[in-house]
Amino acid sequence: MAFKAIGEAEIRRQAAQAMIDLFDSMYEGAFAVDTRARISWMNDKFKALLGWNGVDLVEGKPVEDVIPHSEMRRVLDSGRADLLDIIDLGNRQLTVSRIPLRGEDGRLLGAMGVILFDRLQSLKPLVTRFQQLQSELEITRRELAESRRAKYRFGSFVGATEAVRQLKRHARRAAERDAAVLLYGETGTGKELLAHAIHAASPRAQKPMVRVNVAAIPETLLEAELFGAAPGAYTGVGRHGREGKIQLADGGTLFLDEIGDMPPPLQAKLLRVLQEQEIEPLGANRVVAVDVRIISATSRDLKAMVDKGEFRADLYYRLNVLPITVPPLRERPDDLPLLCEALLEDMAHRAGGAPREVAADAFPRLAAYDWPGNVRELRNVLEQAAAAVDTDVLGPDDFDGLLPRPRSAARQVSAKPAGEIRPLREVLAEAEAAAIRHALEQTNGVKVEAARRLGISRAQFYAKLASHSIMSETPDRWKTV
Ligand SMILES: Nc1ncnc2c1ncn2[C@@H]1O[C@H](COP(=O)(O)OP(=O)(O)OP(=O)(O)O)[C@@H](O)[C@H]1O
Repeated sequence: MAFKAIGEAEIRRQAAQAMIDLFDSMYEGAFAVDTRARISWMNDKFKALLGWNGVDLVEGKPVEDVIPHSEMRRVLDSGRADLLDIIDLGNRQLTVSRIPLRGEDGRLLGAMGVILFDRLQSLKPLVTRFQQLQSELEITRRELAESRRAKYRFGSFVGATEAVRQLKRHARRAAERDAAVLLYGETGTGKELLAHAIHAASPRAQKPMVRVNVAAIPETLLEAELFGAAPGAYTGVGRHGREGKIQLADGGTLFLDEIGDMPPPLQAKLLRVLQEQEIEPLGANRVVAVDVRIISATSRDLKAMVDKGEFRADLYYRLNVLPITVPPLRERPDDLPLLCEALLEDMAHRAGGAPREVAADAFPRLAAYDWPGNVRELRNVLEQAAAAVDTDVLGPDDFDGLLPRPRSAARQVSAKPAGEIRPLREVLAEAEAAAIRHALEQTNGVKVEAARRLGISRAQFYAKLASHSIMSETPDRWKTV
């Protein structure tokens, strides 16, 4: 009753005093900053806690010079208090409150920081939970770093044709240098795979490889995704801001897929990364130094885009220092057997069970198709064919319905016999001998491989070599492997 009688104003005054007394008895350290985040006062206990030398004045110094990574500036900017936070100081953890200080007219005068406990016993449950979360975070970070390491090496890029050998030679050379690489190639040709392999073979291999698919991210989100955002730059950015992918790739490689889709304003910002090795996060008035190597990829004709004014010429020249073209699958049909084998093995490895095979007589069927989706499409077709039949070996008919009929008459015409009519036996024998010579050439004379790719046994292969007298044609031409 008596309490009620003293009125609300008095209760508030008493409550405020009680809070101040409680604070006084609890706090272990305190300091205040002015509106420019310079220390205006600090008690001796906190100075001792910080290990301050007692000679230099802390007063007047920017708060971050005295308390590394201090969050006071954010409290000043937002005008909002942090009632409870846990900070790391050296190897200790402290519980802190940050409170903005205002004059009677409500104007911001500065802010106060209070260290409530330097031994966190009284907050044990909270601290235990915090430490648990921190160690979980650490594990997740490590896993993330691991997943950001390159997934593929040059050995993962399957192919033995001259076109692929040359491609790998170029890519290996590019890996040794630190210049920007631009990968050209149709969709599904393995550009991303190569980017990973280049990174894995480069001196940056131990650092992250971060990929951004420019075409897959809406233009409005792309800037923050790439360059990061300062706290409060837009709704949804946490109080620590958001790190952009460029910063995540610091020390390592940034892989920009579909670079041709980069909107013009961001092209200018990206140019700055290449020229100055620095970024400006969205909404921040500061720049951050970064050290990234850029590998970009495109399925579009970037040079034509430059000529049409759709892509900045200066950026194009910075990205195109080491251009590498990845050939489409239809230009290297001789890689089909190796690719099918590798893809079917990989599928079996993932799904369990023995790998399927593609029958030798199915390859002409596969080679006759254009493969606009390249190796990715080949993988899909093999997956569908394997799912549809139970047999271990996939024959030509198993691809019916999955592939359109052969793309043009051209290939058929080339197989069409010309000139006089000769006995079928003779024509077939000639075709067989030609196929064997071709197989030996393509496998550099490695007979086991030639037999495998022709889809016949070694014994059959040797018998055919003998019957066509191929070994005696050019002594030492073919190795006896
Ligand atoms: N030479 C190759 N050897 C083995 N696998 C390959 C090869 N080329 C491509 N692949 C596989 O094909 C799929 C597509 O490859 P990748 O994503 O690297 O192509 P891309 O050119 O980057 O395609 P996009 O332009 O559509 O992004 C992946 O599963 C990849 O592992």
